[in-house]
Amino acid sequence: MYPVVKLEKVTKIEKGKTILDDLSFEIEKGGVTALVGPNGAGKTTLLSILLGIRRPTRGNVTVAGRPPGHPEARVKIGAVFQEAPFIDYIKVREMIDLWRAFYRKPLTADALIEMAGLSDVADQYARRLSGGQKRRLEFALAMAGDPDILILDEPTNGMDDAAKTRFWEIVCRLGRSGRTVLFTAHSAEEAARWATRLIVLNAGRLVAVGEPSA
Ligand SMILES: Nc1ncnc2c1ncn2[C@@H]1O[C@H](COP(=O)(O)OP(=O)(O)OP(=O)(O)O)[C@@H](O)[C@H]1O
Repeated sequence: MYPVVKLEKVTKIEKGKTILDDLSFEIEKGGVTALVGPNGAGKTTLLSILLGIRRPTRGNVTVAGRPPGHPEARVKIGAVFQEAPFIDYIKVREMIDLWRAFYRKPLTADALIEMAGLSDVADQYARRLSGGQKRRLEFALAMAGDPDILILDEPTNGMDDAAKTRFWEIVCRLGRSGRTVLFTAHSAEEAARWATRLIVLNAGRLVAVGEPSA
């Protein structure tokens, strides 16, 4: 059994600036892992590397036992990135159906709408959603392919407290069901409350890895 995510001595240098500095860690299957750190710590850069959008300058990365971006890795990953594109003249349910069409074994549109708490707005135009509703639509899109690995970049930005709690309860259930969830957060408090494991970054360096209690 291989780790779901494995980094060995990963460094990313951009225009002479070291953004990620010699990072090594592994994430085992299942559970909810938070990547925590202040602005500029390198969290989004690290997620981009895991998704195969950017490449490390040095070091080795595998996701689901494959190099990032490999088709066999990509079909297993669902991702929520900050500011997903919203097509202007498309409704929530149509957007979800469009995303489902990319996958071999998608979840049903009804299941995704229910999971993301979008039943009331399923027939509205996506561009009219509130900030918190947009985050939930992004979550539904990330779940469209029933992914083994869920990657969420600051997924609760713009949600009110009730929506946050509901969202994290769903994410934790996914983590307990054997999916591997990795999310980024500024707030160590929010991360420690919901994650089973924390990875703390500062200025591109690994500060700590472990259970929130530690
Ligand atoms: N393409 C790039 N060229 C140069 N510098 C970059 C590039 N992308 C990111 N950076 C720098 O790398 C650092 C890390 O950025 P990153 O977005 O990964 O941090 P972050 O931890 O996600 O921050 P935030 O919490 O603000 O989203 C920042 O100082 C940023 O300015």
